[in-house]
This record gives sequence, C-alpha cells and structure tokens, in this order.
Amino acid sequence: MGERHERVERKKEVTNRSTMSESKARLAILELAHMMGVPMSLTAIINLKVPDAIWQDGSNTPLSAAHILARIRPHGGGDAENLQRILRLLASYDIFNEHLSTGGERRYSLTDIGKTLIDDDQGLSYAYYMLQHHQDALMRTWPLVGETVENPTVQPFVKVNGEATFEYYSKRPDELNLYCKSVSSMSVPLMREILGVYEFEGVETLVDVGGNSGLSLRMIMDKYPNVRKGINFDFPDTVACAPQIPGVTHVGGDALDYVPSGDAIFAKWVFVHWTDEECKMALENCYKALPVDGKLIVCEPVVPELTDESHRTRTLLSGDIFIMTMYRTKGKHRTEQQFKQLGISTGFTRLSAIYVDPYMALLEFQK
Ligand SMILES: C[S@@+](CC[C@H](N)C(=O)[O-])C[C@H]1O[C@@H](n2cnc3c(N)ncnc32)[C@H](O)[C@@H]1O
Repeated sequence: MGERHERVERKKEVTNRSTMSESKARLAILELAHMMGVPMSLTAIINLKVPDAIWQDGSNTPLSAAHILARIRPHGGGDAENLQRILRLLASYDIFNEHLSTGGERRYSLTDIGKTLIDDDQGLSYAYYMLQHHQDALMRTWPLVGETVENPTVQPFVKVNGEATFEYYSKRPDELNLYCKSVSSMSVPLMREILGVYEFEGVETLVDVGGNSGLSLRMIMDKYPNVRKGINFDFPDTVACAPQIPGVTHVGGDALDYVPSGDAIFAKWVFVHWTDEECKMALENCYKALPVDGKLIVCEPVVPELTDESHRTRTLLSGDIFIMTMYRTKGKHRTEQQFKQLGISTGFTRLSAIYVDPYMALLEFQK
C-alpha cells in the first residue's frame, strides 16, 4: 500500500514538473512572439526624446509619464497612459527604473542601460545605433531572413531596396550621417578599452582599414604621439564627409582592391561585411602593405565556439543575423579559430587574441 502510494506521488510530481516546464515553455514562446514590441518601443521613446527629458543635465529624477509628456510636449497633447505602458515594458528590460509610490503612481528614471541613450560630450550615444538599426530600409528587409537559406546569392537588402547597403547610404547623406554617428557611438567606448590594454609603441605610420570618420585613428594618435602619420582608408563617399584630423590623411578606396602601406595596419569591425573569399583578399592586401614583421591588428566581434544562452552569445549571434540580412548573406561574425585559419591561409604566421570587451576582440596577426 505504502509502495503504491509512493509510486502515485512520484508520478504526480513528474506530471507537475512537466506541466510547469510546458507552461514555462509556452511563456517563453509568447515572449519571443511579442519581442518586436521591445525594439520598436525603444525606438519610439528615442524619437520622442524621453531619455533626454528624464536626464535633463544629469538630474535623472524619477518622473511620471504625465510629467515626461509635459516635458516632451510643452504645448500639450499626447497620451500619458500609452507612454506609461511603453515605459513599463522597457522597465522590465532594465532600460528604466520604475519607482512605485504607495499611492500607485509610477515614476521612471534611467538605468545604466538607459543612460547609454544619452549623448556624451561629443554628441554620441547608443541612441543612434538603435535608430540606425531600425530605419525603414532595414525594417523592410527583415522579413527576408528566410531567403538567405532559400537562395544565399540573393542579398535581401538589395532585393528590397534595389541596391547594396553601402551604396544606399552613399546616395543619402542623412542615412550616411546616421550610419557614421551610430558607428562612432559604438566605437569610442570600445577604443578607450582597447587603448587601456593594447600599445601602439614603435609605429610611425598606421593605416586604419574601414576607418570611417577617422575617429579611431584620432584616439590612437592622441595617446601615442609616436604614430605621426595616420591613413584613414575607407570608401570614397565615406572619407569625403570625414572631418579633418591633424596628422591623418583620408584615402578613398576599396580594401578588396588594395590597402595603403604602413608600419602597422588596424582594421576594426570591417571583416564582418565580407565573405571568406573577400576576407582572404583583404588579408592578402594587408599582408602586401606591411613590412617584414609588420602587424595587422584586427578588432571584430568574435563568436564563441560553444552556443549558450548568455547575453554575450545572444548579442553576437543576433548581430550575425543582422549582418547576414542587411549586408551580405555570407558576411559573418566569426570564431577565433576561423580568423586564425583565414590569417594562416594568407601568409600570417601567428594570431593572438585579446578579449578587450564582451562584444569585440582584438586579433593581432603577425606577418
Ligand atoms: C562598421 S563600420 C566600422 C568603422 C570603424 N572601423 C569603426 O570601428 O568605428 C565599417 C566600415 O568599413 C567600411 N568598409 C566596408 N567595406 C569596405 C571596403 N571594401 N573597403 C574599404 N572600407 C570598407 C565602411 O564604409 C565602414 O566605414
């Protein structure tokens, strides 16, 4: 009798456990099905200038939705209840802190994540990265992710917008400007991390391949006066709107055709756009442009070998899908091992990796 009772209890426990895990699974699928509401709400609050309204010169005082609305719509109008619904969702993703008073009033301040949306003293923030990633041309392209499987020779962005991404930006100064601001906003904090761990001693001429506005070179040259000559190498349309920087020459060209010579070459966040074959072409061009014993310092998103559920892995893998859909179906985020193989196949003798940041690693290729 006792044994039978135990068996029944055990069976009940197992049934309960599986019921629990099924309901959790259903909840997880619902969260994913509703996921689009998160970036769209975030984009909306950036366009509405909600983070700036709360921040107001660093006060970050918790405000109600009605109070925020009064700041962003000083002449009246708008719906505070709907704004609060958006703020509640984003508080659940740790963009805002929610302060709930005993009277039931909800007030919001920015968390550390929310603060990344506030412009710094150079007018840069991750708000531009969010806006750039959710422009109409990109949003129109997202439904074509599956086509990269059906036919990888068709580039979804080209199919939807009629031209490749960089060509598209180059013809639209506003979009190109947003792109450059988004890239710089992401790069400045990362460059600070790189300069904390990597030394550019002994280099006089440094080439930055895909250097965009030349901002990385400026930061390197500020810290290392031995780098007397910087060559910022990027597409002609991009360097055409790059600012003048003392000691930096902007050179327009395509790294798949050639790379200007220097004592060392820096290339940050540019290999992602290329297929493996194109990476080899660029690496060969870098190899040719370097002296004996020269170094190529690559900084790229590096995906881990093992897939897990961590924030880092998810961010890197979702970034990979972004590249696949928006740039090239065979452009990609690579593993350290894949970079090593590419380097060795093009003549480099050694690769050492420094994980400067959870998103990007520094890969030093030795000629
Ligand atoms: C994601 S951005 C990175 C910019 C900069 N290196 C940074 O980290 O801030 C990629 C840059 O690579 C440039 N780029 C892409 N393909 C290129 C090519 N084939 N030749 C030269 N530049 C290229 C783009 O124009 C863009 O400025």
